[in-house]
Amino acid sequence: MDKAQQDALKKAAGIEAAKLVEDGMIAGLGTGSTVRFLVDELGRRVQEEGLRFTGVTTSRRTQEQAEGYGITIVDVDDVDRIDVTIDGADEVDRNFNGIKGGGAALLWEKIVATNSDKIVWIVDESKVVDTIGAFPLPVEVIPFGAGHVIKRFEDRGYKPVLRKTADGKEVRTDENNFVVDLHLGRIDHPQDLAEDLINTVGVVEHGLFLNMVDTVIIGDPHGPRILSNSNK
Ligand SMILES: O=C[C@H](O)[C@H](O)[C@H](O)COP(=O)(O)O
Repeated sequence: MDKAQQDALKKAAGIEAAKLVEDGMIAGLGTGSTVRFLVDELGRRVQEEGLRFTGVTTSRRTQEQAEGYGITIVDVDDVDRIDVTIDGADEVDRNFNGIKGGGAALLWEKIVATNSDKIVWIVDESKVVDTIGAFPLPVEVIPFGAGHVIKRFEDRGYKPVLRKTADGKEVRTDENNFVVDLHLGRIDHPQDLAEDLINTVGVVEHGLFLNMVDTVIIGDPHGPRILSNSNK
């Protein structure tokens, strides 16, 4: 699939998901190239159809885009509950286990997701996999002592790589932390790995989102497909 085809599928999933946002709702808005299409469509509905909703964003990038359309954005701590959060994902398997954080927004995304009544992911079909882990697993790490955390990951065979920008600087998250990508190839026991990572001092959060999502909207050349998680 070339980039134009993939973008068309992402856009189709984003437009489909935008239908879930109704007047008066509080909606969580994820981060990434797929979510950009979602926010474009919500912005169109705000401007052309008079849709009125309140957004809670998972990154400064999404906040800027949404506010550019006149969408009202509030802090996650200003709401009791979020009705629905719509976000992208890097991989998702048939058990609704996924990897997120390719855009370094996993920490705020997980906080917003855990305070949402319903979680929806929008992906193109290439992201639906049998076993997660081909996509390097992002882990958000505090800069102080990050070298030791990376060494610990190396000792465990996790093949860590500190994420850098094109000009060689460490990538910083919206919380000013580092991102370490684990090149695992496949993750057969995601729950065990999640526990190991979160119990490592210096790790703030990891990109494993296990059985959290309610609905996955997949951009498919034949039209968006919807997978519903009945085991949550
Ligand atoms: O940190 C970024 C997020 O988890 C994204 O939702 C994820 O990386 C998918 O992004 P994209 O839609 O650009 O593939």
